Amino acid sequence: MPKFAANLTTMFTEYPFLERFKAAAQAGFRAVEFLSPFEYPASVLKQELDNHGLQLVLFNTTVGNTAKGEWGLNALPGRESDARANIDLALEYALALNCQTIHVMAGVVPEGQQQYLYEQVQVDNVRYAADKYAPHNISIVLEALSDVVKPNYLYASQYHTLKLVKRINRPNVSVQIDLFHAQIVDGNLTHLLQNLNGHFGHIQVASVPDRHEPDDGEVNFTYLFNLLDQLGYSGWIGCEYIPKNTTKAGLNWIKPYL
Ligand SMILES: O=C(O)C(=O)[C@H](O)CO
Ligand SMILES: [Mg+2]
Repeated sequence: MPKFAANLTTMFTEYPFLERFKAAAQAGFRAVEFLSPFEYPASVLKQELDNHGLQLVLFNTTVGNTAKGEWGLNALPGRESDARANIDLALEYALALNCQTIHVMAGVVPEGQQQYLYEQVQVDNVRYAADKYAPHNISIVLEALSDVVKPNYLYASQYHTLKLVKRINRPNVSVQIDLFHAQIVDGNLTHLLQNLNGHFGHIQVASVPDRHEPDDGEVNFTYLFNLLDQLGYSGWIGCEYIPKNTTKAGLNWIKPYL
């Protein structure tokens, strides 16, 4: 039976961020994920999680300065000390929030720059993070982002991400498959999940092409949820979608699973 986490960055946006925890719990979720905890003291977030009986299953390292086009610092040559300070800060938050998986963001490769240099920096920084997180049983996931959401992100294909995960070669580093991006970039999702089985540690879902509830569009998610069960995937599936109408009105699809 698949386990779903509400993504509080994209769902329940009818409410201010700190009120989304209660809304998710009232809708029946027992777990949540979100993009970034760093805007709040960890104690404030912990209180929301505890008050509503929620488990935090994923957050990301910092995106950096979005006004300057940054979307992750860990692959950026010359930014290693900022990246590692953020990796350290993410560990503090993960320990305080009892979160066992962190998405270590890579970054955007500006036009004309050498991809391989950015990959080497990402490999080095993720190895640093993996070795630092391992004694705390904290895992790292790396997520490919399609050009639709983030042009020139270090990796768009799941197979490219897998190659880097293998090169990083740490037992606590795996792929995060966002099936929205995966359908757009790689397609052939059944074979993708079969090929990557054992190499992914987190899944996210949204309909394609509109990024709404996973009960519409070109992908048959019921089939994929069954496939994930058959493959023995026991991790979380994050609902990183933008509700078509209100969040609550769009939750019929999840009722059999909650
Ligand atoms: O954009 C996505 O799909 C994500 O999951 C990230 O959290 C950030 O890019
Ligand atoms: Mg995603």
